[in-house]
Amino acid sequence: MALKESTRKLVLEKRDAIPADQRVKKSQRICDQLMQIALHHVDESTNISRNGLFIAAYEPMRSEVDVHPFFREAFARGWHVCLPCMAKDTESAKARMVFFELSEKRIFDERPAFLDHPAQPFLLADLHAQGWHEIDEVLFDIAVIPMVAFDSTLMRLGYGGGNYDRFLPKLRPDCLVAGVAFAEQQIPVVPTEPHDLSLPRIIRA
Ligand SMILES: Nc1nc2c(c(=O)[nH]1)N(C=O)[C@@H](CNc1ccc(C(=O)N[C@@H](CCC(=O)O)C(=O)O)cc1)CN2
Ligand SMILES: Nc1ncnc2c1ncn2[C@@H]1O[C@H](COP(=O)(O)OP(=O)(O)OP(=O)(O)O)[C@@H](O)[C@H]1O
Repeated sequence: MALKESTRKLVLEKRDAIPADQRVKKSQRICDQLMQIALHHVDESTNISRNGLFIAAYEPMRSEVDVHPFFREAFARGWHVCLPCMAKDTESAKARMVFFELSEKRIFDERPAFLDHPAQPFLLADLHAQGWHEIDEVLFDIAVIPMVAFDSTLMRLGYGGGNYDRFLPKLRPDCLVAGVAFAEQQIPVVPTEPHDLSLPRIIRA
């Protein structure tokens, strides 16, 4: 959709233009809010305990909201942090987004290749041989969703892979779904197609 394409370009330019120090401060505020909402959510949920929560998040690239401060706190609480990887069954197959659990050391020191190449599809057989195994989406208690743009109706625009439109329906109804974005990414109306899903909440700063 051409309108989505031009909107992405425009909003990504705005996101890239946020000064680095502002991005750090805003990201920290978003992470603080996210943790508050997460703790409130688990306290309100009858079948989620504060221990061993499974988090689906993303490895921030370029000017995305930096969710690393949230990861640090999550690890300190003993939670499981899972991050996306584009994977395919065969060389010619279409890639799909899968999630792997990563330790703090893997994220901050070892950096497996898929973290730094988020759009590159990796062969599942190779990933399995390296010890990576897909986490079933029904395990997630909290899902943190990146985006390019959003509007006041909480409609979201991503990078155009349709990955999150396929991911969201797989989550449990009691999974806390939170989009995260900078206020600069809000636009009057996100162009939509029938498959597009809105988010229940977007944490912004
Ligand atoms: N951090 C992060 N990881 C993610 C996603 C995401 O939106 N954010 N994805 C969600 O589906 C999947 C990967 N999809 C991607 C789709 C497009 C591009 C892409 O166009 N990258 C541009 C830079 C864009 C920018 O300016 O930020 C590039 O590499 O040039 C990257 C990843 C899984 N991992
Ligand atoms: N639930 C779905 N099932 C099958 N195809 C889908 C689904 N959702 C989206 N698609 C396809 O994915 C493509 C990209 O969709 P779209 O432009 O809405 O992505 P996006 O929401 O911006 O990206 P993302 O969700 O990856 O962040 C579209 O061509 C669409 O047909």
